[in-house]
Order: sequence, then C-alpha cells, then structure tokens
Amino acid sequence: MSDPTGPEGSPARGVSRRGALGMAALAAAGTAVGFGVGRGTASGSASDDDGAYDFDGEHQAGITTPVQRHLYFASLDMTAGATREDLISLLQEWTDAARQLTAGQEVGDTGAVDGSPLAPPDDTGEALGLGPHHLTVTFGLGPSLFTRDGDPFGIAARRPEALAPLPLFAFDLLEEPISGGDLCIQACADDPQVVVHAIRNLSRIAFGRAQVRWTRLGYGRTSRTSAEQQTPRNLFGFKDGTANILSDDAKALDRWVWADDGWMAGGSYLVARTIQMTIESWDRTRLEEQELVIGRSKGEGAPLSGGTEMTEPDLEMTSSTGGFAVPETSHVRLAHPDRNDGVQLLRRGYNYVDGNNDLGQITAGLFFLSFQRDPAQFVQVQNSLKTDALNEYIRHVGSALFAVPPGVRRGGYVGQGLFES
Ligand SMILES: C=CC1=C(C)c2cc3[nH]c(cc4nc(cc5[nH]c(cc1n2)c(C)c5CCC(=O)O)C(CCC(=O)O)=C4C)c(C)c3C=C
Ligand SMILES: [Fe+2]
Repeated sequence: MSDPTGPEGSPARGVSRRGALGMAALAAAGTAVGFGVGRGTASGSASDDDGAYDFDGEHQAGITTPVQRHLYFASLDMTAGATREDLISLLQEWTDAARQLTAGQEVGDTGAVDGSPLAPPDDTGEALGLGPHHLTVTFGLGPSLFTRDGDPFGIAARRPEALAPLPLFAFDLLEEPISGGDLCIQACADDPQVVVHAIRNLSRIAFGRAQVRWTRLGYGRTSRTSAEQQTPRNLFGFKDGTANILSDDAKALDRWVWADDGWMAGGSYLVARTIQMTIESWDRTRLEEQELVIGRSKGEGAPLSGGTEMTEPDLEMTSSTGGFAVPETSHVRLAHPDRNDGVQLLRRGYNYVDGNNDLGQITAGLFFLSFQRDPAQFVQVQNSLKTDALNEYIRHVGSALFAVPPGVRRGGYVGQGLFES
C-alpha cells in the first residue's frame, strides 16, 4: 500500500538488508522482533520515527500521506540525446531505489560499504544508522517531457490534455532557472538527512540520462492531510492547512485529487510554486491588518466571522464597521470554494529559508505544493487571488506543473502505463 491512511491498513516498517539479517539472527536466538530496524539502526530499538510507508500501491505515497516534517524537492531535465530507452530505464531504476529508500534500506546491490573497495559505493552513506522516518518518494512528469523537438521519447501523442504549461498569472515574477522541468522527485520524511539522502542518490542514478534543474529544501510543513495532525504555521505566523482536503475524505479525494483518465487514472497533477514572502514588511504590519489580510485570527486561526479554527467562514456576515467580516480582499475569502465554483485543492506545502539578500533581508517563503485531478483547479483559485491583499507581501518566483502517475504495482515501475498501449 502507498498510503497509510488508505483502505489497506497501517504503515509498514522498514527493514534494511543488514536489518533483515539482524532480525533473522535475533529470531534464531528466540528474540521477538515486531518491527524493522532500518538502515542498521545502531541500538536496534525502534521509535515512531522508524515507521516506513510502502512505495508500491494504488496511488503514489506522498499525496494523502500525513504530511512529514521535511521536504527535499528536485526538478530534473532529460539530457540532450537521451532516448526512450534511457527514460524507461531511469524510471525503472528510480522505482527500485525508491522501494529500498522508503524501506530504510541502502541503495543498490551492495549499499554504502559492502561493495568493492576499488569502486564508488552504490549508496552515498549519509543515512546509515537512520530509520526510514516515514520517507515517501513521489515522481512526476513535466509537460516539456512530451513536447521535446523530434519526440525522442515517443510519448508526444500520450500527453494528457491537462498537462499543458500553466498560464502567466497577475503579479507572476517567475525565474526560469527555478521553474519547469521534465521530471520531478518529491521526497518527504520526518528527518532532514533522510530527504537529502533520497534526492542525492536518485539524482546520482540519473547521471548521464537526466540532470538536476532546480531543487527546494523545505524545513517545516504548512499543511495537514490527516485530522490527527496539528495545523502547522507558515512564516507569516498563521495556521496553514486548516481547510485542507484530508486523507479520510474519500469523496473529496475522488472529486478533486485523483485523475481518472487513461494512463493517468489513479494519479494526480502537482503544482509547485516558489512564493517568496517579504517577511520584513509583514513583520512591520499591525496585527489587526495581518488578520484582515488573511481573514482569520492569528492565535486560534478562527475565521473573522467567528467561532473556532474548524468553524466554516461565514462569507455573508457583515462587520460593525461596514463590509464583510471576512473582508472582500482577504485570502481566505478569495480562496474559498464558494468563490471558486466549489473547487478544492489538496495543499501540501513547506516553509523554506534560502539565505538573504544584500540588504540583509531573509530570502524565505512558502514552497506551495498542491495536488489536484486537473491543473485547471489551481488556475481557477490562483486567478481568484488577483485581488488578494496578501499579494502586497508575496511574490511568485518559481512555477512548475507535473503529472504524477498512479501508484506502482509490485514488479512494475513508475509511469509504466505511459509506455504501454
Ligand atoms: C492558488 C492557491 C493558493 C496559493 C498560491 C496560496 C498561497 C498562500 N496561502 C497562504 C496562507 C494561507 N492560506 C490559507 C487558506 C487557503 N489557501 C488556499 C489556496 C492558496 N494559497 C486555499 C484553497 C485555502 C483554503 C480556503 C478555504 O477553504 O477556507 C490560510 C488559512 C488556513 C487554511 O485553511 O489553510 C492561510 C493562513 C500564504 C501565506 C500563501 C503564500 C505565501
Ligand atoms: Fe493560502
């Protein structure tokens, strides 16, 4: 199963090759072992952080999976001259490696230290001793993969209609080097070293066939996909993810998240937007103004129409000072399904910090990620945000769209349906 909250039960546990040997030895010695020890965990004891999700399943993991604490995201381009065979073999090798990584195993046949001393190790080694930490690895295919001159991958005719470049939106200040890409890998886990290790090893496998175009390191989640998860806060200090689609809402997932057409059936479309936040001007803004911009209270996260965090905003309620209690230009009002023909998104973004500029201002923001059955859903909401008061404090600098194929059956590889008629 790919999704721990899906119908197929609870999370699997990671077992490394060495862990498996260790378990066999313990079992032979009559010791009960109820969990995997992951990447040779030194103590052999398992904490909650050792939990693992299977890579194989109906849907790829990392969409409805409870949002982990850390993210490392990579966008890659196929190298000039790469062929259909290169693309297929890359997806096959990525699948094998992702199965190992998510199980807490070392990558390759000989891992980090068991290979020939005369050759570079299969695995880079920095995650030795760490458990899987709920790692998920989610792969996507960008529109440019299908529109390459000469169709070197033989897939132009298989491009889903929905996989067209996003339009340019009002206030977009997109930077080419941190936008687009032929392929993407989203690695999420509860340990930062585990996500970096995953992307590093998968990029290494791609060598000669694809190279990294841009990456984004997210250090803290800004959404929740499970009712059990506390709502986190974004860098403006507000609770983010309150009104998200949750993993137990099968009806909403079928209506708004899972694609149902052709080889993409059971997959989804991923929008990735790097949104810089002008932290310094926000921090000089009065609390009252901050709340009017968002449309919710900063402490509780309740809509300005009243109630508690989980109370639905009353968009008709007027305030004593005139106008709506949840203001006309507030973010929550404009993004609300009632203002968008009922459209919903599954948001799965992360906070990021990336150095500072010459004025000493922090380069930080929201790496906005949303999954939807059709990118038109994102387009609809983003167009509504044209009059968002939040626009004064944010700048969209990166943008990408990817088709995220359905989950992988045992023995198969990610994206396999694309190459079969
Ligand atoms: C196009 C989609 C969206 C972008 C881009 C976006 C950017 C963005 N959002 C926040 C902060 C908050 N967003 C909140 C709610 C919310 N945002 C979107 C969509 C986009 N946000 C939706 C669909 C919703 C839910 C609306 C609803 O149904 O009520 C909230 C409130 C808490 C919550 O429900 O999550 C906050 C806070 C920032 C800072 C930002 C860009 C940097
Ligand atoms: Fe938002």
